[in-house]
Amino acid sequence: MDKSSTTVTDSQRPRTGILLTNLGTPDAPDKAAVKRYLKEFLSDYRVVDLPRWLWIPLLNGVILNIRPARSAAAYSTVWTEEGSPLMVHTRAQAQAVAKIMEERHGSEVVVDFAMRYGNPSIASVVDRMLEQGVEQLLVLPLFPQYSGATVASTSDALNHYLETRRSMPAIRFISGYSDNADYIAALALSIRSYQAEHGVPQELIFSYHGIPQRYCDEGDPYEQQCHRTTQLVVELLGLKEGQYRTVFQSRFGREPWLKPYADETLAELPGNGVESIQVICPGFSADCLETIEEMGEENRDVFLDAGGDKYGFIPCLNSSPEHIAALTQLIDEQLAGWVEEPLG
Ligand SMILES: C=CC1=C(C)c2cc3[nH]c(cc4nc(cc5[nH]c(cc1n2)c(C)c5CCC(=O)O)C(CCC(=O)O)=C4C)c(C)c3C=C
Ligand SMILES: [Fe+2]
Ligand SMILES: [Fe+2]
Repeated sequence: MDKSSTTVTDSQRPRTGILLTNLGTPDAPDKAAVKRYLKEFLSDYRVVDLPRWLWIPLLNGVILNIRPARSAAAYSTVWTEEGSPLMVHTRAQAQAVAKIMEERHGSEVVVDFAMRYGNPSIASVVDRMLEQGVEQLLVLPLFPQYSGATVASTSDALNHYLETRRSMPAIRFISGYSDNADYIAALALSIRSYQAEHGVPQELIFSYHGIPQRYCDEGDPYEQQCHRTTQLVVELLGLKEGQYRTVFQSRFGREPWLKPYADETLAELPGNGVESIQVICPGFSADCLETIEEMGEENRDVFLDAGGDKYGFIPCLNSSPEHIAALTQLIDEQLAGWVEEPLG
């Protein structure tokens, strides 16, 4: 029999795993859990690249003795009955993606989620997927704009786990999607829906998590990708210069980070005649401490205390149907040749 004419049946076809990942969050909003989480996170050289002889004593001797209590207090203001918002939203995203993937591809595709730091760890989830017979693995870190601190670090964690195995699956890895048309359209739609209910502000503020300026000077394309996302969204909305701006939030440590800083900008805007703003955080695929507490509360107070009048916070895309449609489309494009064409 001519081997080239044999067809691959469903049971012979290797199973494909789709792994959604996000940053990770503490297991509980208390000092001990936050300390454990911050220790793992801030020990990552991709996140803080100071020489180890300098950073590790500073981290263990100073930062991990001060920051956990402060961060735990902030986490307790956003914690829900189901847990940390980042975990709740990421789980819901994975469930929504799994439902659509099952409708399209049946049981040959397995969907799960993991966190770069904390639980569920990338190692534990990939291990379980391999036990389930996954031989092809597509990883989608839910960071639309590439940075070494997030996307490359996720790849490091995956590779670190794979180093422990004799046999590894085929891997595909999505390193950002800052200009993906469906993602941009989902952002534009979420802004339009919010404004249909709350009105149009003087300025729309695009706030992205910062990173040290030096990382960009050394080749990290993150800053350009953030500006590209803003540009594409404002083009779709038809906004003009002066009706929007991009800022960077969540600064950490003493060296210069990407500018303009969110808090400083919001403190200056009322003095420059901008009294009504809305803030969106397109770099966060799910609401979390940094969006709900920092941009939704802390920086709201900064703006209002400086004389601002109206401050609106537009939620992240979370598991909105448009976001899930964008993610599943992105995934399907990457599955070419790995799975059968969609069922039905
Ligand atoms: C120390 C340096 C940090 C870099 C570099 C950094 C980059 C970075 N982070 C995100 C996304 C998130 N960060 C979150 C929390 C958070 N980030 C840092 C520090 C750096 N981040 C700290 C110390 C914390 C913990 C909270 C605190 O103590 O203030 C979160 C939220 C997690 C949650 O549990 O809700 C996200 C998401 C990106 C996208 C990024 C670089 C592009
Ligand atoms: Fe961060
Ligand atoms: Fe923060």
